[in-house]
Amino acid sequence: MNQKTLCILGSTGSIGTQALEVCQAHNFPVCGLAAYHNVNLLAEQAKRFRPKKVCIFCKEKYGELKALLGDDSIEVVTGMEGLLELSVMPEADMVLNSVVGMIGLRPTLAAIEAKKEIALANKETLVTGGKLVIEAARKNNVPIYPVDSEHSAIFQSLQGNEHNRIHKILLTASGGPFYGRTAEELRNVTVEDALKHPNWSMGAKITIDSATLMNKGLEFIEAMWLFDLKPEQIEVIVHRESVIHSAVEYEDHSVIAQLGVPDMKIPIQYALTYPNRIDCTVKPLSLTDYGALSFSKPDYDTFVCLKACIKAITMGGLMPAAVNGANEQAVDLFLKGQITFLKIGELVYETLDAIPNQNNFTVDDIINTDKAARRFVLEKAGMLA
Ligand SMILES: NC(=O)C1=CN([C@@H]2O[C@H](COP(=O)(O)OP(=O)(O)OC[C@H]3O[C@@H](n4cnc5c(N)ncnc54)[C@H](OP(=O)(O)O)[C@@H]3O)[C@@H](O)[C@H]2O)C=CC1
Ligand SMILES: CC(=O)[C@@H](O)[C@H](O)COP(=O)(O)O
Ligand SMILES: [Mn+2]
Repeated sequence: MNQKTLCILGSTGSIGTQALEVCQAHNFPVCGLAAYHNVNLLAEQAKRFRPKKVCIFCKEKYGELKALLGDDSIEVVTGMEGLLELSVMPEADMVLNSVVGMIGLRPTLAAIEAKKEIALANKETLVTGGKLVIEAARKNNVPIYPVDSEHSAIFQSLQGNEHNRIHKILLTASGGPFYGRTAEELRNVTVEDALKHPNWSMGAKITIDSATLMNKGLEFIEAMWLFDLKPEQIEVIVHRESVIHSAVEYEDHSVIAQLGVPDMKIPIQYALTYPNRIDCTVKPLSLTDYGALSFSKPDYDTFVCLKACIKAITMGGLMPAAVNGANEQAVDLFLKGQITFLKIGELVYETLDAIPNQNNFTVDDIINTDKAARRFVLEKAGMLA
């Protein structure tokens, strides 16, 4: 198997650190690493993996990173220009985008234009700019390998069936820490409660998204772009154990699913080694340890973020960028203790009527919609004078 040379955006995060474990285990060369502000971990990773370039997005941290690296053998860049520079490095065969948030959109597009293979964890890229990203990938003949566990499962369930029409997708959801609760029971939940995901250990933003079911809404939109689906072709199913990572139903009503223990190293590694499957450090799945698996319908009325995302993609245009921007801002406020858990859903839903839409748009329009949605949330939350 050919070892691809990788550039990892978001190397200090949950996905990034697990991707580096995979690289270490299988000797994947790494030519670039990027983080937002965690200079200590980034410097440690750079010393271990010896990339040609590293990017620290936060400009105030540039000097500290230079000092930690000690000499000039690794080039240090910063800001969005730096992130874009890493996305198009001539040495990279593949860019793994594992930054969090829609800030990942421009680097994804730049990497596609530079004809890099894409391993995509950053779902906000497809939620906000799916149309532009998929068009660019087609035009440049660049593959996008999904890293998100559900989309990796769908991708895996499609192998050998590319010529067959998808009847529908079964998109599984854990239901998060608040499964089964009423709105009344969610009134006083804390940040600490919301950060307790039942099955996955992940970054803070996606963990809150799982608790509100926004994550499933974002994944609904992500699946539509990756697999060219209509909304009515996706059924969201709550599956508490996160063992079946999603499934494809074909025209003959056969359902093909991918199963495994909930560990992101499996989908990360498959994106890096596709079409090959190689040894993985993750423990094997024992179905008899589980005994039974459960399935139910989501509660769209209590977890309104999921409903808002489906409405946004049905409206089309810039509305997915609007709900995503509102959510990024609202989650940030929630994590800082400035709004309640239920307020996240309220604000995301209200954004649908507050932000102007248009069907033809550029990357700048997406960025402006994102800013407008964030401003709307800050105003409604009383954070602007
Ligand atoms: N964690 C998981 O299991 C899964 C995650 N995903 C998706 O993957 C993405 C990453 O999630 P996760 O790893 O949990 O998030 P984390 O918060 O754990 O990590 C985010 C990473 O992105 C970096 N980062 C943030 N902003 C920038 C920026 N402007 N420039 C460069 N680097 C930046 C952070 O750097 P720093 O450390 O310095 O802040 C960190 O390395 C998200 O889109 C998420 O939805 C999808 C499926 C599963
Ligand atoms: C691991 C992964 O892909 C996450 O997106 C996970 O799916 C979150 O779980 P739920 O959103 O289903 O709770
Ligand atoms: Mn997922």
